[in-house]
Amino acid sequence: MTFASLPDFKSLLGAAPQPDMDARSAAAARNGQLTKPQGSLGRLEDIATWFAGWAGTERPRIERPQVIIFAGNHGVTAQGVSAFPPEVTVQMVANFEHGGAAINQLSKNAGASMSVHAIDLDRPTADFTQAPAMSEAECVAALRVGWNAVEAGADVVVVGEMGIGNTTSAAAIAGALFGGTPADWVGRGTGVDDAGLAIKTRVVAEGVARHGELDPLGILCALGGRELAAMAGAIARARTLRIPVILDGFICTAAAATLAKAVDGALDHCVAGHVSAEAAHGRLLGALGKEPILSLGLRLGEGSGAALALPIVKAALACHSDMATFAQAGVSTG
Ligand SMILES: O=C(O)c1ccc[n+]([C@@H]2O[C@H](COP(=O)([O-])O)[C@@H](O)[C@H]2O)c1
Ligand SMILES: Cc1cc2nc[nH]c2cc1C
Repeated sequence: MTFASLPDFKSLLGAAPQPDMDARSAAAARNGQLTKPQGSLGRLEDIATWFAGWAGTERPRIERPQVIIFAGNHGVTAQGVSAFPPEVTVQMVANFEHGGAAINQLSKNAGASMSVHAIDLDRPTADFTQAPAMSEAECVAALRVGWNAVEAGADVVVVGEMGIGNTTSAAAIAGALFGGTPADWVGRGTGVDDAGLAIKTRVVAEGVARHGELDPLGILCALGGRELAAMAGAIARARTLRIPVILDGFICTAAAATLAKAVDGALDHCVAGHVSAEAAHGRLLGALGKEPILSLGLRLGEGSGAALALPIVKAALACHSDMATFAQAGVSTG
């Protein structure tokens, strides 16, 4: 099963299965019988019931979590929108491959496999103030990298990214999809100064003015980057396989948002792992109706916030699937 065009991709996403409502109802009933006051595990209870529907079983477990990191380079960096030079993208990919980045430690901490996909780093996207960042063919190729990266046997997926300049891309996508002013969506990213922030705001305004009328997947092509398209492809593939996804920060969520705008319910299998310190991330999660699990002031990307939320999701399933019921434990009900 694959796709050769954006309409094909959208059709596959639109045809993705719904969660197993019987498994979800059975999980909700089980949750009501576990040895705790009703609702006392708070959000963990919702997470477990939600997960059960996607996993298709009343008592789901996480045994094969998969972290997938995508990297891409952005032509728009020539405008001076990042605090770091674009060569950091390839340098950080080497760091991921040698096990030296934060995401290596966080994946290990969560018991997850981790893979890195560097996509055409020697061929940055076009500067989106001048032309579409990617042609449809380039965008489809990147979507396919993400689609093919998801292991069918994974029981939960984390997608993350590395790409100097990509908060500018994410801000432009968010502005094009949800409106508002460029300032609503622009932040300091890796730490630009006031002059850099002013450039970034202008660049986002120009990008939205030039490409903002496109449809959601057209916006992904014209304002996104290869790592954003790959994240969208992986999230879509997980949706077709009914594998739950933990979303990461602002860039990951902006990529995901293009799917939500293209197809209703496309992100129903996604939970927001955290809210980033990039202020626009909270705004974007609000627009998508997603409540973050963690709020730790992270602004790293590379899947870090989602990988940190993974042990929380695991804990929710451990309680849900392995606790005794009132009847089993001989505990009196209230
Ligand atoms: O995930 C986030 O919310 C996040 C917020 C700020 C920065 N980042 C990371 O920093 C890089 C983009 O920042 P910038 O300033 O180059 O646009 C990219 O590699 C992201 O992984 C990530
Ligand atoms: C060093 C560095 C590490 C990163 N990881 C994700 N984005 C990043 C940006 C920089 C600059």
